[in-house]
Amino acid sequence: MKLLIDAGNTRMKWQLMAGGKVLRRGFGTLDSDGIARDWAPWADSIERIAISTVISEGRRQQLQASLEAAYRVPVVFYWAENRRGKLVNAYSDVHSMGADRWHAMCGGWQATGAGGFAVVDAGSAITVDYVAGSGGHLGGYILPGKQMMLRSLKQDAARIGFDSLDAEEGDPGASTTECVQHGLVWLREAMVARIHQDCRRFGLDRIVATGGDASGLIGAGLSAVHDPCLVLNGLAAVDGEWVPE
Ligand SMILES: Nc1ncnc2c1ncn2[C@@H]1O[C@H](COP(=O)(O)OP(=O)(O)O)[C@@H](O)[C@H]1O
Ligand SMILES: CC(C)(COP(=O)(O)O)[C@@H](O)C(=O)NCCC(=O)O
Ligand SMILES: [K+]
Repeated sequence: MKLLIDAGNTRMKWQLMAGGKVLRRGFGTLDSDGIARDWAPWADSIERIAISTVISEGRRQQLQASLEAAYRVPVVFYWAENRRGKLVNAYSDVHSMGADRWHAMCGGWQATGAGGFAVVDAGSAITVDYVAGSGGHLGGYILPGKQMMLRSLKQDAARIGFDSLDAEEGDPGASTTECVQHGLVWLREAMVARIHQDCRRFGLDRIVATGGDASGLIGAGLSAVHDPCLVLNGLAAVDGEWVPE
């Protein structure tokens, strides 16, 4: 049995696989004990651990040390690559690309087979990547994620105080809370329209969305397939156990 981990800046997503099948999956924060307990019942059967991560090198080393100490099995980290099969990275310095972006593209490529596609990963940060039908990565975008935007407005401006509000409308606001929360909706709608426009421009016929805020984007009209496990699926492909679900 294999344990796959996608350790992002906010949450750790994991799945247990055997014989190409997903047996269990879950998520949690990186430093909570609960996450380890989630897969503890299968601990003795884990033969290998594969990881895609964007956490700091210090936290990565801690994670590696604690997993190696607890499981005494190979712990393999996978990073962005120049290419994998026909999928070719647009970055000249691929080591600077977040592993999650590359593995999300690998997952998208495996899932869609032929045809160009866009990957939208709405996590701590939002990333958008475009891949042509030939497998050529056309490049992408990195934007602040929803919580990051709210946090920076609160922290970096002395007089912006606001409450949470489940805003669905992007109408002009008439209070600080409305201006901020409607502003997020407005921005999200603009982003969705821009992604659709880019997909038409580049001839991409599919959008795959992942990340904790993916459903919000789909709710705002993003015509995407939601795959919360896109990075893990790509990681599974790279680690050689890909089976379409
Ligand atoms: N239960 C949850 N716990 C944490 N974040 C959540 C949860 N549900 C939705 N979110 C949203 O998802 C974002 C994190 O998404 P995720 O894809 O896990 O990020 P990352 O890959 O950066 O760790 C948070 O910023 C938050 O807006
Ligand atoms: C952009 C990211 C922070 C997104 O990670 P996340 O917010 O999902 O945890 C991550 O992919 C990253 O650290 N990238 C490095 C810079 C780059 O991809 O060019
Ligand atoms: K991510």
